[in-house]
Amino acid sequence: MAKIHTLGFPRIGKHRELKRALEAYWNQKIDKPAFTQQIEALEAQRFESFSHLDLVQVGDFSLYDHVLDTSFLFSNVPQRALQSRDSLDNYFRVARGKASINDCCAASASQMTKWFDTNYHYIVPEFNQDTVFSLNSDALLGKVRHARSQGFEVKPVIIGPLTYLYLGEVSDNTPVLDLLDKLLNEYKLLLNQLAKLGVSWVQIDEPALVTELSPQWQFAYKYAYEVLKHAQVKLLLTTYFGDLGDNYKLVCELPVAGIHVDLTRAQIDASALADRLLPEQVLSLGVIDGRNVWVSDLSELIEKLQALAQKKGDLLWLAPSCSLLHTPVDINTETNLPAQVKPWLAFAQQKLEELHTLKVALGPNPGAASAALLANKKAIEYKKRSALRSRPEVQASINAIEPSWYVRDKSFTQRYAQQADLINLPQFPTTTIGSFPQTPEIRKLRQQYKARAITLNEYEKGLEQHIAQCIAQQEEIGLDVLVHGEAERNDMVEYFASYLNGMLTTDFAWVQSYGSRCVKPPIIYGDISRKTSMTVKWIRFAQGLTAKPVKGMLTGPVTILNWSFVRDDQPRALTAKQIALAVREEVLELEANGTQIIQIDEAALREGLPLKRAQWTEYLSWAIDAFKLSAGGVKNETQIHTHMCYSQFNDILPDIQRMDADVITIETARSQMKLLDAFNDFKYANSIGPGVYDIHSPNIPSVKDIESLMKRAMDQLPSERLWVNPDCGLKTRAWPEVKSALENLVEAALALRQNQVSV
Ligand SMILES: Nc1nc2c(c(=O)[nH]1)N[C@@H](CNc1ccc(C(=O)N[C@@H](CCC(=O)N[C@@H](CCC(=O)N[C@@H](CCC(=O)O)C(=O)O)C(=O)O)C(=O)O)cc1)CN2
Ligand code: MET
Ligand SMILES: [Zn+2]
Repeated sequence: MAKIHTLGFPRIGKHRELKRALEAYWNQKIDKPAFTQQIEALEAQRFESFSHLDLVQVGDFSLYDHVLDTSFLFSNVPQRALQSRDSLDNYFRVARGKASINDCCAASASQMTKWFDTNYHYIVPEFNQDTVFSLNSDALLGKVRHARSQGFEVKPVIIGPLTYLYLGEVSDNTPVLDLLDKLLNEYKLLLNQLAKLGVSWVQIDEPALVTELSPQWQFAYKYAYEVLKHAQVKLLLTTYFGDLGDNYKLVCELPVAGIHVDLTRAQIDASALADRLLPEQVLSLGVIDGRNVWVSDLSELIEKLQALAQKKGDLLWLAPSCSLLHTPVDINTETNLPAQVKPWLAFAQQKLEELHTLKVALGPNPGAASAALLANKKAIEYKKRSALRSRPEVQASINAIEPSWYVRDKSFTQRYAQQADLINLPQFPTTTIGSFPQTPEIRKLRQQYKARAITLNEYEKGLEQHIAQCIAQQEEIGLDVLVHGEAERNDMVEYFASYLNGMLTTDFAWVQSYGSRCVKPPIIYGDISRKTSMTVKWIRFAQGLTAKPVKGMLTGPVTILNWSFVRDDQPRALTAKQIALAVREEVLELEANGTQIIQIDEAALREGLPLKRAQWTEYLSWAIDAFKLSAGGVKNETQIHTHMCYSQFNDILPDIQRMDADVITIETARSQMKLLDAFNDFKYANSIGPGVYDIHSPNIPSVKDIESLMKRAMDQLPSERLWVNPDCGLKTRAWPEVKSALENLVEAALALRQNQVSV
């Protein structure tokens, strides 16, 4: 009989217990024993969800990030963070950095970047030629022992050695694969320790196998798994997020006891794959979509899997396509979803239930699954037939799009001159990326409104006060282009979703984005159009308070798409176009209301790139078009900004150029402006605001830091096309630090203007 398991489960808890425990601990509201106790309770809650699983994963839970855990597992921790004897303290220091206290003990955080093509961020391992690895497995072994003592068949989960190396960054010129042998020694030790504890299966995650690998990397895979095959445990090698592509043959031939493939994203013929494997090898099929929230068509799956289940027996394992980290925890926490749509949805808990139904239906007593199957059939039928998905007027407006809508009237150079005449800005204009601190007061105000403790009018008056304070602060700091601060937004995507037909927002469907930070990705279920204007009244209000220009602030179509759960019945390109039209309407309404500068954030454009380069052109073609469609309608005098963070753009600069934003603000502080070399080499023609303030860290950049970063920027790009701004929005920071940092930023810009830079 087929076995069921999952590659991972959300860590945050049904009620974001992880967030609450972490933030209380960081803010010294609770001490370490209380923190540990809360975490133990959360882990116990998670285990309750695993009662039907044949193998229960251990090691997928993490206090911050599983890649960072792996770095600690092998003691690959940056020296600068090893300041405390308390390893938890050091752990959070790598993750978050630490501000200096009386000029002592500051440590910059490690870089954080996107986990493959998801909105989850991991802490980038740091390597150099002197990197040594040393196994430190106490924490993992403790968890394994604990789970085993509760009677579970435990399957430890670790990141594979090659994916770990693949995810890191080397600070010197050492080829990262030179570190492989050293690392493999520690993996061998670890696997043998696990074997000694009585573990029989270890899940070893190698999602790098769905990317295009050079022959050298392919060879490294063969080599590594030849070395690891001598361990006394069975390895389940997991791949996910896509097709194996050219690595298919390689994977089939690796000497492991089982492999897992993602059947929701890959066109893999499961029975052909089963035939390729040795009869005794386990085939784990990722049949339930771990990246989306729709119910699975279980009857269809049963039909597909029946023969294979017969043939492989308990060597067929069924699982979600990837870890369920990327889905919300439990649909039952939602109480306000429309009754028509709720039955279409399955969150992590429901996905495990779907697996159980599959297992029973494929087993000796399929009748026991018939009630669950019937309910599933109904939901699928209902979703297919529903009229909710279609809006003929949206389809008509898509058909009415003209090619000229995508392009600005004049070239950048001409627009630059026209905008300079109208918007009077100094050299090195200073600005911010949009959000200012989302203070407890703002959150409380919104919570009161949601709980109907205050009226809409009271809520909006409250927001106006926050916006007015934000404008006053910026004037005091002396910034040139102001923002309203985004107080009215719970999230830059969710807020817009609530003004769009065809999209649903939820109350509690949280998904971890990084550390304690979570998002509630909206759910796109139908054709999209703008219900009403979305931001105009706030921008008008803010502009009414100041003589300085206030930027309009919108989230772009590609980012709204990539940070939502998408409908599965039409291409993403078409959905993006629908969103682009809605954003375009808002852009034009802002312009008509006198807004001279409009920023359209495309923070998630880079993240949406397919993991295989061969598919990039197609994606970039429609994604950039969607941005251009949203922005292309304005007059030459209107300045369009865009913003992107966490992005390696080196490979896509022609596409960034094609966006033709007048100004692009990017994240460059943590990487010391490295990215600008590429902009220079490419001869990027428009204006750039390279981030000079790493907003993910509590560290406050000094005037000197900022000046020296800007100096580097000036080495690469002409001063007249440079702006001075932070890396990203300031919503996660607190006012005192934001104020100091921005004061320094303005002072640095003044010095640059007066040519008084000393560095
Ligand atoms: N969608 C998305 N993806 C993104 C980003 C982004 O901004 N949005 N930024 C990048 C980094 N990721 C981030 C993701 C989340 C947050 C973030 O700040 N999240 C907040 C939640 C934001 C939110 O929805 N806030 C709600 C408040 C919800 C809440 O917690 N309410 C409290 C009650 C209010 C209180 O007392 O605080 C509760 O339910 O208990 C609001 O403002 O209304 C958090 O985890 O704390 C920041 C960066 C990349 N990906
Ligand atoms: N305008 C947004 C902000 O400042 C952009 C954030 S990109 C993740 O928060
Ligand atoms: Zn950003």
